[in-house]
Amino acid sequence: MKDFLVIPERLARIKEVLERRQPDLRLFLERVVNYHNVSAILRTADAVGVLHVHYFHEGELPINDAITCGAHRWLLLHREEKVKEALTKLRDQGFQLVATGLFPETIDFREVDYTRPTVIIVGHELEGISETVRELAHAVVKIPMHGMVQSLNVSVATGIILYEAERQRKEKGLYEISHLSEEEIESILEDWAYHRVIKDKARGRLSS
Ligand SMILES: C[S@@+](CC[C@H](N)C(=O)[O-])C[C@H]1O[C@@H](n2cnc3c(N)ncnc32)[C@H](O)[C@@H]1O
Repeated sequence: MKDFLVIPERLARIKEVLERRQPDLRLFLERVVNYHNVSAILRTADAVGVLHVHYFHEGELPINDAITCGAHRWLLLHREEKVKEALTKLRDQGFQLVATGLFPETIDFREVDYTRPTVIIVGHELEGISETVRELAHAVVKIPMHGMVQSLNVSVATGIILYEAERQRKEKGLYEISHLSEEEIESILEDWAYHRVIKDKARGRLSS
């Protein structure tokens, strides 16, 4: 085993968090452009135990450290070049694709079984999800709106749906078992508690 570059208590804490991660509950950000929104989404994703976040975005994902409180550093972020190809691949791997929006075909977000392997797809702040996503999705879900305004802020909507997923998964005991193999945990730890620390030190940044 590698000599990790963080104190044993820190290592134990990272391991504990990894053991509760839900690799089969994923997020897909389709052109979410505002850094406040992206950062708030990533912070909630970490809190709920999401591990993989896929995103389609021109250039780097806009992340603000102060807003994420470093949460993005404990996620695996996957930049996708093509929405259709990326989602088709996930669908072929057995994920149900749950898109979000306010269309006639939408169902209430609480009707979905989020204990199944699931990708939750959220869209652009003004335009929402694309037609491509809408066509590929197994379901499009909506959070009921009872006020004057038609939609929620995307980070708020993501948080509400993620916590419904958390409720269902907790009820089924899915936070009590590790979903990652020992090898997967070792490999992530090697990256987070070794390579990253070296990179951070080289940049003059203390590892968090
Ligand atoms: C501000 S909304 C976009 C509004 C856009 N006019 C539309 O029709 O989708 C940005 C994103 O937030 C999410 N969202 C906002 N309100 C929602 C709601 N009530 N139900 C489900 N998703 C919602 C969706 O992911 C949406 O793509």
